[in-house]
Amino acid sequence: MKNKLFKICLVSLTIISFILLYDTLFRSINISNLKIGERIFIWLVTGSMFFYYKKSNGDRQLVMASINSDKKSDDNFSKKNRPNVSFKDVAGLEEVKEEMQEIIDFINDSEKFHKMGAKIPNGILFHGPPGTGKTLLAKAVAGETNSTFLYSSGSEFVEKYVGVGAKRIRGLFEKARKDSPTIIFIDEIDAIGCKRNMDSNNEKDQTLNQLLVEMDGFSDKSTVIIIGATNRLDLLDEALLRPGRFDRHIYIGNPNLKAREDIFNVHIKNKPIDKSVNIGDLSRKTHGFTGAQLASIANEAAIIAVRNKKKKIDNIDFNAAIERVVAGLEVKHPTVLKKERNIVAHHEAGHAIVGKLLNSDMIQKISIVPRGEALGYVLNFPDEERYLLTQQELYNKIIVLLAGRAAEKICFDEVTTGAQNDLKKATKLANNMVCNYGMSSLGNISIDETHIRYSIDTINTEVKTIMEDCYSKALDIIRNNEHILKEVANYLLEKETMDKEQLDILLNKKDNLSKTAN
Ligand SMILES: Nc1ncnc2c1ncn2[C@@H]1O[C@H](COP(=O)(O)OP(=O)(O)OP(=O)(O)O)[C@@H](O)[C@H]1O
Ligand SMILES: [Zn+2]
Repeated sequence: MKNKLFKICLVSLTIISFILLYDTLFRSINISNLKIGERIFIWLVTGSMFFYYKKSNGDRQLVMASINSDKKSDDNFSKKNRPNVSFKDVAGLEEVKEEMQEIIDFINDSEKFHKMGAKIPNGILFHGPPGTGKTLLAKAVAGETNSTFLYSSGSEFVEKYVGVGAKRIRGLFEKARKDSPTIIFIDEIDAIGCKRNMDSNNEKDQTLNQLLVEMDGFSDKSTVIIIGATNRLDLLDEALLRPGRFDRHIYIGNPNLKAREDIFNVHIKNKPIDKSVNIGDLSRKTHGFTGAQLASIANEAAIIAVRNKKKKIDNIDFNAAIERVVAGLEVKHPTVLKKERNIVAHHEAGHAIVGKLLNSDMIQKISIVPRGEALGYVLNFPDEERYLLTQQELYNKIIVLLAGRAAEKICFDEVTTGAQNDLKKATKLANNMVCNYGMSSLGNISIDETHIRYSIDTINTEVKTIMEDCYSKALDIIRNNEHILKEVANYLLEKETMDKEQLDILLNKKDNLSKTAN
């Protein structure tokens, strides 16, 4: 708007100047009796305005050119982006929102802080697992302060040719200063901010250096706040974390029970929900889920309800949505061989029986309907919100994970590739027990790659001992409960799925689950 008014004034003054010039030179029109001094004044004003216009326009084009020449469609850079997201769209994360309130106060009333000589942090680093709302929160800070939001990802600055990444960083900050107040959000900042090499000439180092230069050059005149996000804080260069740069680190983790309930409530706000839906129940079932997964469940449930021609989203739709998000899409018309189906049924029954016996997690459903890459799965969740796990509970988790393979071995005297994912998870747990939790014969010690205390062979031997111990426990339990395992497997072969209640009925009826767990 301001720009338009400036242009109208400039055009009008230019026309007047030309008429006055013509009048002065030829004295033919005589439209005004302005003195020569007044005429010169008008020409000077017009000239300066014209010069100013050209310069600012040139600068803008330069910024645009520097961005566009990199052949990227940087929409985020080129248009004013003021998100209409606010803190009420971000559920949970109360402490983080409180902390960010200070930044919001500063942007909204920076004068107050300047008067006190206070300098607000320029750089804030969000770290934590993906999908936990880091981008959403940064957007909400921009929304709450009516600031421009410039989104970019660290990988956009990683280029082959020296200087290109640095040029892009320059362009980004120029744009941010011009449209201030601005929140710059750089996702995956580790792509440019990881520790530098000794050889400081490569492209990545130049990009990081440019980022540091820009952050050091923040002035009080323009309000530019940069929020970086990473899930590998340990990879970042020390220089980036120094005071005055990214000196505030905020961990954003998976939501707890209350936060999951709040996130569900945010995402069902505009959806017709049937009264059979119990959000508290859904939140309990979704322990360990990220905000992004919960948002996806709410959306999937709505899609499933539409497909089933329902007027409201009910509990069945939500349960189907959870299954879809956890296990992937149901494979239509699967072509699983009869023999394979038989193995899968015994494998899943193995997980379920051992899980039930060790009271590992609450078993919600067992299925041999292929979904995603899995030929079968056991849907389970912890019966209470847990933050600490004992050594025995970790052992039990590994035993349950290995129970699928143990069932195959006992029932068919053969093992299959179906345990690939179980083995991966179990090995990771065992490795954590040895290296991070001090739960092996190596004692109370934390082992990381940078402080080599033990050879890789020593660590592997410890991991292998845990895995072998757990596998032999799983074999014992399965052997002692083979009859009941077969009943569960047969039920699955006939009906494809078995839910919690059916499993309980079967086990109670028989009441013959052998407690040979320990
Ligand atoms: N706390 C939350 N409240 C409401 N919605 C959330 C929350 N956390 C995540 N979501 C939902 O998940 C989506 C994805 O979250 P977002 O992109 O902010 O995660 P992220 O931590 O930036 O992930 P990544 O590291 O993968 O970029 C959001 O758009 C939102 O719909
Ligand atoms: Zn398995």
